[in-house]
Amino acid sequence: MNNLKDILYKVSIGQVFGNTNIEINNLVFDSRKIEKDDVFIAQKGVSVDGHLFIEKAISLGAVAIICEDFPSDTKEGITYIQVPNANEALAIMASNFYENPSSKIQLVGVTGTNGKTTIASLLYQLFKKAGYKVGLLSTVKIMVDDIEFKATHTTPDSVTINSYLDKMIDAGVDYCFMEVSSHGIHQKRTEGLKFTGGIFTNLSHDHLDYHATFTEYRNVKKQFFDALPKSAFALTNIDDKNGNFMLQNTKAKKKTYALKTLADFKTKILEKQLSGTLISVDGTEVWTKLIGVFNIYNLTAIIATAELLGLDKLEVLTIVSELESVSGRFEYVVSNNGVTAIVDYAHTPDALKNVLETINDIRTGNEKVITIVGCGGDRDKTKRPKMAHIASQLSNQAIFTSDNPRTENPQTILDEMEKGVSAENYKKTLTVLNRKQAIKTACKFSKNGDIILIAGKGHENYQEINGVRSHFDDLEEVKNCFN
Ligand SMILES: CC(=O)N[C@H]1[C@@H](OP(=O)(O)OP(=O)(O)OC[C@H]2O[C@@H](n3ccc(=O)[nH]c3=O)[C@H](O)[C@@H]2O)O[C@H](CO)[C@@H](O)[C@@H]1O[C@H](C)C(=O)N[C@@H](C)C(=O)N[C@H](CCC(=O)O)C(=O)O
Ligand SMILES: Nc1ncnc2c1ncn2[C@@H]1O[C@H](COP(=O)(O)OP(=O)(O)OP(=O)(O)O)[C@@H](O)[C@H]1O
Ligand SMILES: N[C@H](CCC[C@H](N)C(=O)O)C(=O)O
Ligand SMILES: [Mg+2]
Repeated sequence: MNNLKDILYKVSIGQVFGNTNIEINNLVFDSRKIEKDDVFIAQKGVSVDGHLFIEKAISLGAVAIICEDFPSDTKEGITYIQVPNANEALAIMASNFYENPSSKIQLVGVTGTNGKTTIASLLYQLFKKAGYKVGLLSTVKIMVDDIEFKATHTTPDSVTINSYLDKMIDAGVDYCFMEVSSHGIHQKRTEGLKFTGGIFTNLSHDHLDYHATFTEYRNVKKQFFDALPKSAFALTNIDDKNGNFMLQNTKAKKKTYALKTLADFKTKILEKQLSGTLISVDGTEVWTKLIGVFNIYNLTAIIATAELLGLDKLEVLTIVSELESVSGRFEYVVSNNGVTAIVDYAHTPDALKNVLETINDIRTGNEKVITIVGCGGDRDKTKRPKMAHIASQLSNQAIFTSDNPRTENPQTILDEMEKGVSAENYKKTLTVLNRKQAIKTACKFSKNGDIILIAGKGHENYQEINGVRSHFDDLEEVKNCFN
């Protein structure tokens, strides 16, 4: 769709200057990327106000401006449209521009603090194995059926989302599974999308740098369910303290899953091993390669979703036993001398606690558990002491190191982590600023039977220091040490 007037359908509009009956080239919110005949959308960002770049956008060829505040001088021949919320306007325009691709596909969104990538990726795998064409928008990668694209965000901006959904329609995709982050909801990246279903995983401490309080973070997550249509399903983890709250005001069909509480979809754990877990679903026993109670929650959500989308229950359970774990989520290698190294994306206190409890659950008792962990720079600082406490409390040895210090001083991050270590655990901790050295140190300390957990970076293949990303891969590093 190229006519601006059509693209503005359903956008809440204030004042208009100029002609809206014009053909446009593209929707662009970054002045540096403007081309001839584009519409520039001025967003009030976290670090800068996009309204400052309106003139720049016009000089590069923008023919229309979407803004919250009119500039003091308007230019002849340019269309100015004032909107109450530019992020929301952008999202609705993006849907219109690509002819509402979300209404032509079965789109399911996954939200919650942890487990989004795992659930979305495993649903992608499951539906592929069931013979469908499938799409995926995740932290790790974007898939348009078999074609892979690089992901830059967990939930991309609304233009990017709709452009990929459009590609999926062209490729004949039936189902798309996407992660819905709290930043995404708050910045209206998913506004205007038509969801067939929504899944809530859990809520725990994260992103309190961005959201002022935990309550605000929780309310933002709830907005996703508030916006679901009546035709959709809203599936929630009822064992989570906030599971019920999320569905309080939704119009969608409410469905629940659980391991403990009475629920529409319930799974029981029968046996835990390092190679997998035996579960029982409505009396049917299923073996899965996934490890950890948290992953059985993820799996229960997946089984429930597949059923809610109409797949045959027996077929679903058969495929579940074939699902492979997601890259960087509890991925492990064993050295020639019997040391196990686990790479996991645990970057929140709750995730780290779950992974370490899982390891402690399956260990035999005599071996050492060594945890290597850091905390990201320019991110929630209050996570730092908590994660250090958990690592030192639940391991025999904790090595604190760098994890994407970004623009912060890496030593300062380590100092803030150390503040969370209690006096009795202090002797179990060590700080090694350089992540490569930290991994080497753990390998040197370990012997047959020991378990090394390398937490926080999972699938990431870079270390970001001072805005520069250099190649770094935890799994690659530990394999090198093992050889
Ligand atoms: C904190 C945050 O969410 N930032 C996002 C936000 O950027 P921002 O608000 O800082 O933008 P800004 O730099 O202030 O600029 C404001 C506006 O001016 C425009 N601009 C800016 C400069 C210029 O010369 N010309 C111009 O037009 C920008 O394009 C923007 O529209 O809007 C940008 C455009 O959509 C996003 O790329 C950017 O994501 C940054 C890179 C980011 O790191 N985001 C993370 C925190 C994030 O979103 N994470 C969540 C997952 C978290 C999780 O669950 O673990 C995610 O969904 O990925
Ligand atoms: N259901 C769960 N409950 C608690 N922790 C989990 C759960 N699923 C996964 N985890 C832990 O959280 C880590 C991240 O998992 P995953 O990537 O699936 O989460 P995410 O919600 O996509 O995270 P992000 O916000 O970074 O996109 C995993 O490596 C694991 O340690
Ligand atoms: N989506 C999360 C990922 C954190 C991963 C961790 N390795 C870090 O860099 O802090 C974020 O951007 O906050
Ligand atoms: Mg994710």
